[in-house]
Amino acid sequence: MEYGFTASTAALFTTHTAPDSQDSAVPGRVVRLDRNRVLVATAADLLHLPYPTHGLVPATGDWVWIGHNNAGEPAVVEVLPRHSALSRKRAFEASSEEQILGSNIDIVAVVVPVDRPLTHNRLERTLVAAWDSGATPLVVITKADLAHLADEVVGEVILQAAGVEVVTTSAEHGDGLEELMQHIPTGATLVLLGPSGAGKSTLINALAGRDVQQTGAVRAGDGKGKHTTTSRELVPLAGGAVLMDTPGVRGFGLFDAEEGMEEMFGDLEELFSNCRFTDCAHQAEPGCAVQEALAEETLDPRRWASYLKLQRELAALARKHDAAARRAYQRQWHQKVMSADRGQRAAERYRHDQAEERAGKGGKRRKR
Ligand SMILES: Nc1nc2c(ncn2[C@@H]2O[C@H](COP(=O)(O)OP(=O)(O)OP(=O)(O)O)[C@@H](O)[C@H]2O)c(=O)[nH]1
Ligand SMILES: [Zn+2]
Repeated sequence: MEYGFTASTAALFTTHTAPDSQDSAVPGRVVRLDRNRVLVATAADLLHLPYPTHGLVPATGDWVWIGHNNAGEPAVVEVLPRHSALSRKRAFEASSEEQILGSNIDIVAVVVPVDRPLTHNRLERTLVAAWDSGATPLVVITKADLAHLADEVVGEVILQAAGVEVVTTSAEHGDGLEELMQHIPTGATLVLLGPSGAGKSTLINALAGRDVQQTGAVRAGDGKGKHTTTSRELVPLAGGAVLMDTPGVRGFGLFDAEEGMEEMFGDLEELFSNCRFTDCAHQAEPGCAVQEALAEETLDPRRWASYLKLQRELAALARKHDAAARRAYQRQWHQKVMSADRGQRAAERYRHDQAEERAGKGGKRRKR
């Protein structure tokens, strides 16, 4: 199957067998949701099938068993557990409603164009959402051919990306595309997140080697439920990767979020290591480094409140998932902390290099 059916997917179908009554069921992957039907890719076909009558509601990217419903029609009979999910519910939103925009995503590529200023912390917030989905984030800088802008933006992005890999591309010149693909394992599912006009469609077309997305054009009437019958939201790329491009993911509200996480919290985790007790709850324990930092005003109380809020959100989300998902969250959290740490070092290196450049070969700096 073209749609990211890897060895681990095969293993998933082996572990989660089809319902007993469905002895001729076949695996498939949801490539689009419509109002009444689900478009599912199988090894041989694209099928419009009725929704399952119980269990998880399908999302684009889901692996499913296709069998027969009570009326004897082919139908999705079961949605398999997801290893990741990008949801609209954000960590700092009051509402608890969670809408799955896409599932089983391996790489969330956060697209940053060089032709506009980086809004403060936007990248960090988006990266946190990417980690929280259970996927691995990757930062993709676009339009690097606009060289008079590129250098500063790349530096700024590396600072903000906190250790996440950064790939610089120009779809216009075909630069960086191979490097980008090297970050996408065979059979991996990839989404691009980024503001309108960031160059996502142009990049997608360049990666797919054909016009799979209309670029630059206003997508007239691309509102709810208005799809042509051939459009898919999972697009197989050369090399076995799969690109997810759903309107929901495109419109991912993160970039407009006024409120959001201010920063990642690697420095807080570091603070915890100074608490007297390893299991310190940072409330009223003696020798608590957090309480000390708050008293000395070296830690912003708002920042601490934000951290606690994120922890509550993560805990609530984890309760909703099974044990595997909870382990995944913990792993992601750990990675987040580790990468914040690495990012810190990368940032220091960057500042150092910049300082050297200014001191040493200042005259050679590009002027345009
Ligand atoms: N110079 C330059 N321009 C680019 C590059 N990639 C995209 N653009 C231009 O940027 C504009 C926006 O590109 P799109 O690919 O439509 O952006 P998008 O992210 O898909 O935007 P939405 O569809 O609104 O989400 C277009 O005018 C592109 O021609 C690039 O590598 N270099
Ligand atoms: Zn403490």
